[in-house]
Amino acid sequence: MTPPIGPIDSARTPRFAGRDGFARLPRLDQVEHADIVVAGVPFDSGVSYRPGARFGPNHIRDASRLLRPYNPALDVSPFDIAQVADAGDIAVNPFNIGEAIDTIQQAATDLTANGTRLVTLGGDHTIALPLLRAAAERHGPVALLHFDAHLDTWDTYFGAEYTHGTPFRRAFEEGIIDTEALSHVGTRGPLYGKRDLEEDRRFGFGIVTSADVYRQGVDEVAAKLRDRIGDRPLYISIDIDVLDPAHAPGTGTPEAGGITSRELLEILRGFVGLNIIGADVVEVAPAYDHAEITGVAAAHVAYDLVSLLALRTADEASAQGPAAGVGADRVR
Ligand SMILES: N=C(N)NCCCC(=O)O
Ligand SMILES: [Zn+2]
Ligand SMILES: [Zn+2]
Repeated sequence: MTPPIGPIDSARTPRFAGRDGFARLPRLDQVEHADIVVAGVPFDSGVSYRPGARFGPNHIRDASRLLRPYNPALDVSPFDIAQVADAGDIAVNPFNIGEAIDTIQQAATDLTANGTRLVTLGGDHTIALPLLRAAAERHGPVALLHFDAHLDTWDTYFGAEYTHGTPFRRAFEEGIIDTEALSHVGTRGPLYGKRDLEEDRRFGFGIVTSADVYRQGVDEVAAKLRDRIGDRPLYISIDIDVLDPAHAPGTGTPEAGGITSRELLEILRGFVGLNIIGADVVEVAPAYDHAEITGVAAAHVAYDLVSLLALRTADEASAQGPAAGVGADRVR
């Protein structure tokens, strides 16, 4: 008699990994090919303050159940024009940040091997570094749009180089981001000193503060960012704490005076036509959430990112002609 199949081994796969279906999409193993995959990274061993973002991916998936297939703001049905699937969670070692970073980089490389575009649900912001490494392996140094209350270009915390406050400094040092096209959007709040800003500028970042978004408005901000990026391969990293705590209380390092979820979504919608190659939504920590406010915001942000990627995928497919067209090799 074959032995019964037991529960998942919690010593190999952390018990906070698993469970299916962003936007009730099929799992990756249920489709022959995916143009876009959504994957979770339940990792928060890089945080400086409140922990809990390891539970972010499934919270966002839970909150994504109400998403509908047509996106009127972009006039697109993303799941009709591209095969989108949920790849589940990348199971990472919560006790070894270096190993976790390597695991994430390898998984991202594997998931994008055939030109598939990846939207990652975090997890804390540490995960942006291996995701950028994987993106740069494929595309060379990438343009970066970083939505966040924080700069995340600090050097170390308690001597640690790999944390959620340091990924973009490491990315600069590694030469994997294009210093001609780096922008933070939504920054605000107290810093450790003026030097934080001086160093950040030296790395090549431009800053659109939360107050700039308020004063200039979303259309002007999106237009300026579009100009700076041009047709470069673009990675978009969204720390949910870019939103005001009123719009995203469920996060680890909240700062007052943030942008609204409407402003964030409207800025993103201004990026149609950009060469977006990947994106993440990080720092959702459900223990501090109420009524799924943060989960719903993150789910909608991820949905608009998927919509933008789907539009880009369809554009590229139609430029290649009908034989390579979206849907040509798909079982539905
Ligand atoms: N990436 C996020 N969410 N926060 C970074 C905050 C780093 C600090 O505690 O100074
Ligand atoms: Zn942040
Ligand atoms: Zn961050």
